[in-house]
Amino acid sequence: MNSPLSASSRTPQDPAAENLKHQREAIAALGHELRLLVDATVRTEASPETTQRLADGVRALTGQLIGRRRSPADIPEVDEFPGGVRMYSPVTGPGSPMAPPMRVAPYEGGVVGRCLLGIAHEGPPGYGHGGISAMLLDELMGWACAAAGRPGMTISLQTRYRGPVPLETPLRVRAHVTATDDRKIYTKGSIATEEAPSTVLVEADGIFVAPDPDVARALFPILDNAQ
Ligand SMILES: CCCCC/C=C\C/C=C\C/C=C\C/C=C\CCCC(=O)SCCNC(=O)CCNC(=O)[C@H](O)C(C)(C)COP(=O)(O)OP(=O)(O)OC[C@H]1O[C@@H](n2cnc3c(N)ncnc32)[C@H](O)[C@@H]1OP(=O)(O)O
Repeated sequence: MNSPLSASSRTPQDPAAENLKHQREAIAALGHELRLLVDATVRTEASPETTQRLADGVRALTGQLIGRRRSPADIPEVDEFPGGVRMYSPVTGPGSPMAPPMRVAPYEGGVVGRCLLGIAHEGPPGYGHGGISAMLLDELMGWACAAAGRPGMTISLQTRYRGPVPLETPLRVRAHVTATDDRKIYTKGSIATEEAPSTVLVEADGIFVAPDPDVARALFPILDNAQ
């Protein structure tokens, strides 16, 4: 489920579509390698000398990426907004070393996200950080809003932690819209393992608001440029 809001009208033969695919594949490949690096970094028991040498090597690599850079308000050319592909999302972004990354698909009137958490996402030893669980749920409930045609921003997120979320275990995150009231969108979400999907480990209630159009244009100038 790449884009809950807009299907691309480009055909696979379209050079622009081919170029976009190529760019996204390269970004995902770098993201994948960086996630392996992050995992290796938080697991390593290497000597201080080795660790220092690696820090120097990574600094040299970072130097190669510093050229033309986007500022926080810019939407990457490889993204779709609002709703859709976010290559650098900290939850779903295949290009983000922070992201598990979660893969999202439609599911029973809502959406389901599948991912594994690693040691980099650890809270209590061996289990996921509660803030990471909240982040997964917040994101997926946002996707549920977008998939229902009502993209919005979180104004309230309530999480209940019923059981610890195991690391390196396939997870199933679910979210759906329960009601709407004018610009407010009410959602529910949950996290379970793939193995025991009916044993809810974390559950959440989220309220989202579709911003007033003037507020949305002020917050996201790209909406003006797109017209
Ligand atoms: C067309 C643009 C759509 C923009 C969507 C943006 C992102 C979605 C993009 C992609 C979706 C796809 C995937 C999901 C991705 C990510 C999910 C993560 C989501 C987040 O990570 S998001 C970051 C954290 N989130 C914030 O950073 C919001 C801070 N917030 C604000 O920026 C404003 O709040 C805003 C702009 C939301 C609304 O502003 P506004 O001016 O349009 O609306 P207003 O203030 O009038 O509120 C309307 C009614 O909500 C009530 N209300 C407001 N706040 C409340 C609260 N806290 N508690 C209880 N009720 C509240 C009011 O009381 C009124 O209720 P009533 O009408 O009954 O009086």
